[in-house]
Amino acid sequence: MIDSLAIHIAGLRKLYGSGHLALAGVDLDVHAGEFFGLLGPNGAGKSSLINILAGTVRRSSGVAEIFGFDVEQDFRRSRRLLGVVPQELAYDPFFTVREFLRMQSGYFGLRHNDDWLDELMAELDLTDKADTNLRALSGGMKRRVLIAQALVHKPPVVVLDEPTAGVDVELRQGLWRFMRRYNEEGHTVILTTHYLEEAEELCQRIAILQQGRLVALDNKDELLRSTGWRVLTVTFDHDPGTLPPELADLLTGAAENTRVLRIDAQSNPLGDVLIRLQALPAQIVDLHLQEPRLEDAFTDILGQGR
Ligand SMILES: Nc1ncnc2c1ncn2[C@@H]1O[C@H](COP(=O)(O)OP(=O)(O)OP(=O)(O)O)[C@@H](O)[C@H]1O
Repeated sequence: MIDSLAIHIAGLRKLYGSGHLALAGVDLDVHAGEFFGLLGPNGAGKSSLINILAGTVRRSSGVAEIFGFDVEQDFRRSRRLLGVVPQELAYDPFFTVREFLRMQSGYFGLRHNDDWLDELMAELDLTDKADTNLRALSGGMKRRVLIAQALVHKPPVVVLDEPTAGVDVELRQGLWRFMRRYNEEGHTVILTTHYLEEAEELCQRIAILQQGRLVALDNKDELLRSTGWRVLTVTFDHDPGTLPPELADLLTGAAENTRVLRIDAQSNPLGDVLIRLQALPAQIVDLHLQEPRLEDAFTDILGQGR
């Protein structure tokens, strides 16, 4: 049965043999066609959750389904619907890129898959390397192979686990262009990353895990609205000197004639801050107010969850 929920997780718990509770009852649905961000600090439980979906870690209890198929009871069917781009890959370095991708296709019972493999290699700029041994590839090229191997069976759901850690800007941009297109074709993409600006740019909805619990799940715009913080950068015609305490409390940076203030719309109305700035002995020559970033929302939410 095809469900419009790509991922359905309810009451999901993972207690490792060490006694560590990595997932403490998580409820999470990802709709088909979403570009979804799964964020959280180190050790929050993201990889545990992904590995449960991929069938490489067994859940302790709860529901985990991919398009309605249970990840354990219906392992074959659920696994076929999922592609996981892991952080690292264990492979035999003596295979060429094409041989490796054909072998991966074989795991999914796909024997005549070369048209799609050629397309994938072209999209990921791997065509020149099709006959190169994996061991002779640079780190960036190996990353591309990791992505290609997750997509050999054109899965409707793709999970990218920290795909851009240590990757150069060009590859990163190429990867995002490709994943955007894959998503626009109707596939669901789930991204975990520590680069919050990437999640901010790409994801429509975002979940934040902290110590195995879901502490936020919302549209990106709602998450951004929920943080009242703004960063105000003020440039004066000369050094304004020491700021009075009510401004000094907001100060996060200072350089020559510039001061950076972090202001909270609730407790520091912008008008009051401006009146105080105008009372300083230096003239304001420039003002820049930056909208809240996902990083601010993330920091606020994690602070509340502690
Ligand atoms: N096999 C295991 N045995 C025992 N504890 C584990 C195991 N795997 C993970 N853990 C613990 O479970 C917690 C969650 O780990 P997990 O890797 O899921 O977090 P994460 O959010 O993916 O972190 P990161 O961002 O660092 O990859 C951590 O405290 C980790 O030490």
